[in-house]
Amino acid sequence: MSDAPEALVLADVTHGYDSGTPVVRDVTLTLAAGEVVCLLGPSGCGKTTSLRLAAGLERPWAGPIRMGGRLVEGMDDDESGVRHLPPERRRVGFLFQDFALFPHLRVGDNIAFGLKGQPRARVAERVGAVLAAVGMADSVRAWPHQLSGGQQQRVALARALAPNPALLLDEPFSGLDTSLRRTVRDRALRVLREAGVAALMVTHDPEEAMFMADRIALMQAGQVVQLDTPMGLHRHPKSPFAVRFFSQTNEWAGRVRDGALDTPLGVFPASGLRDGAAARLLTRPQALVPTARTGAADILARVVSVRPLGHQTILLLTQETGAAGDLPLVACVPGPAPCAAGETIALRVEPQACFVFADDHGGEPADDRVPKRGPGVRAW
Ligand SMILES: Nc1ncnc2c1ncn2[C@@H]1O[C@H](COP(=O)(O)OP(=O)(O)OP(=O)(O)O)[C@@H](O)[C@H]1O
Repeated sequence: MSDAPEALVLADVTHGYDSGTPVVRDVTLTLAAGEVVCLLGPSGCGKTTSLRLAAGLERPWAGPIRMGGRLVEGMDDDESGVRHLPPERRRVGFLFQDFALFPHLRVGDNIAFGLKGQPRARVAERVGAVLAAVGMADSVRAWPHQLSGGQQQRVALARALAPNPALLLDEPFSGLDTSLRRTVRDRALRVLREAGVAALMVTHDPEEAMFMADRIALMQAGQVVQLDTPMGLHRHPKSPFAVRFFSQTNEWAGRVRDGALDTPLGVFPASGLRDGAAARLLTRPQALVPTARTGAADILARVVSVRPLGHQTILLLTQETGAAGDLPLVACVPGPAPCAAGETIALRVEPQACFVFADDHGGEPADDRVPKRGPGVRAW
């Protein structure tokens, strides 16, 4: 373990705007030096506000903030007063969607802007180093308008990196088209890793968070509802929200009997839930795997439609469930379609992509990710 102080600490930070209702509640986050943490969640859940609080662009109602071991927001340790360091004194870089470079400054001068007050030779060395890190070493004398969007993005990243041990990024790649976005994102991640810079990044794109983050802080209605590694979130989601946010789901609501939930997709352990409790099964589309076998555990479903996406195929299915009627299902298989519309196929259910939760919906916000109650697929 490194002895370096934590790059950023938010401790029970709460903040709101004019309405008097908090939009960020008790957010606690600690970023180690060199760690990339993504704030992920639906629109309006408080991601940008959390970032603005860390930046010093907003003053929190409660909760201290520390950077590199320094108190930048909150009551001094000796309780002698309240501290608020302005953004420019926090030694933190910002990279926002609108990454505008200064059009009247050459690339090198754009980067040197944040290094004012340092010896000229040191500035030149740092400018060269960060430009090399983003693969733009040859552009030091170029004007911003001579660069493509992706190149400008890279210079903006270098500019944000130059003076700082930590970075705050707000949807930094969302203005780029898909293929450019992927390239710039790959490169940015490599640069962050090589520079050992801690980064707190806002995104609403689950795939981007899974790709970029060492840890993901999943936010819902102003709170961090799960803070985990990408794999931890994938394997052990703690709520229906944490499953639904990452993919479509097949769902079934029922009551726990003998410690399990009996559904048309099988019987699933309902650990921690008492008998008679309302419970909900959620499965990811990948949990339903077409199989050649027709064992007793397999389920039969009719293929309604096939949607090829290139690297994977979405299958829309219906399962006859007798009294409960037809149950719509969604499956996702790698590669091309293994079947055609109209066929009846057998499906095996992968238990590790199936999750049972209490069906109380406590605290679920009224957003479009909340499904209708009852059985069936959501997110169509
Ligand atoms: N300056 C402001 N004044 C008043 N309310 C605000 C202000 N900024 C944000 N809000 C409100 O605070 C809540 C959280 O907003 P925030 O921008 O932090 O969410 P977000 O998760 O970043 O959303 P998005 O993904 O849409 O950018 C929202 O309800 C928003 O309307």
